[in-house]
Amino acid sequence: MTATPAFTCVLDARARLGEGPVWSLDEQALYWVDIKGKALNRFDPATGAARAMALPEEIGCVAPRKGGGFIAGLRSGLWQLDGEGRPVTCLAANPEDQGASRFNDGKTDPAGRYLAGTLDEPKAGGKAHLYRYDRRGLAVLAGGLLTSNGLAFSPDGRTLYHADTPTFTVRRYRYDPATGAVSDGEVFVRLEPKDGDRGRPDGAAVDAEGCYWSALYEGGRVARFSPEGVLLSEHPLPARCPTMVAFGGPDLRTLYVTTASAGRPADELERLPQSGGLFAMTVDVPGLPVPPFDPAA
Ligand SMILES: O=C1O[C@H](CS(=O)(=O)O)[C@@H](O)[C@H](O)[C@H]1O
Repeated sequence: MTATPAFTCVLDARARLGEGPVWSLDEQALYWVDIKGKALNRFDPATGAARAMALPEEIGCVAPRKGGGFIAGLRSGLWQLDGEGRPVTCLAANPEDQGASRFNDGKTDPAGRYLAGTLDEPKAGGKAHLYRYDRRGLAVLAGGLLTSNGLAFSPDGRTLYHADTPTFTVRRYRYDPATGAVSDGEVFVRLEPKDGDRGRPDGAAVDAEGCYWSALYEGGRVARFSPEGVLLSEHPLPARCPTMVAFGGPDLRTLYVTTASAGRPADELERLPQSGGLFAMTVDVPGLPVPPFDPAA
């Protein structure tokens, strides 16, 4: 197992709960969210320009939309946003108790459908779900979850990866890109909390070799797993809580990772003052392009 290269901070954003990075192939820019800061952010690596667009509620995930604007998972549901990040149309209400549930991690499938799951805030009974949204509406793909996370697809689109962060577990499913149906779920990776290391699988992305990159929340690192679930390498960063990775850049060889600062102990923030920042590193194997959400899918 190798332990290099490492991440450097490309934007000292001081986000409260940075999440949901997604590379816009059209704009060659990175969009990402600050869930607790209620903002959709844009970062242009060519110029270093950063922009924050305020939202009226928490935003957990976002994807560029074919035809313009975005699809986003807010607390109240999946929304179409305009190009300035303003909510335009509620596509599907969050069917859960919105006082205790909000949308969290999301990803488009190879056909342009949107998959997104929720977070059970009291973490009492696993009331969160993973959903699929397409022109047929909202459908449940999995339930009994605490924090739906880690969505990513294999290069052939026939395997869906999905994590439930507090259980330290990533599962994989057979996925039918023609219909968006899932089947045959099984454990892909289960991490063990040990010796004070509570690093657990958060947001993820897959590279062109089919390896699964996972941000380890409270683990201070990003891990790369082979398609068989073997740990291949670990990449530290100066923030305890990385939340999600995304490949970007003209050749998709820049791996971005968002981080959190909210709720972290004061001594940790003093030691790791870039917590909440956006980090990046160059990788050898490029990532897979993530298609935009297609409202016709
Ligand atoms: O709110 C969040 O918290 C989780 C971590 S956990 O559910 O508490 O284990 C984080 O991973 C998630 O992405 C974030 O939105």
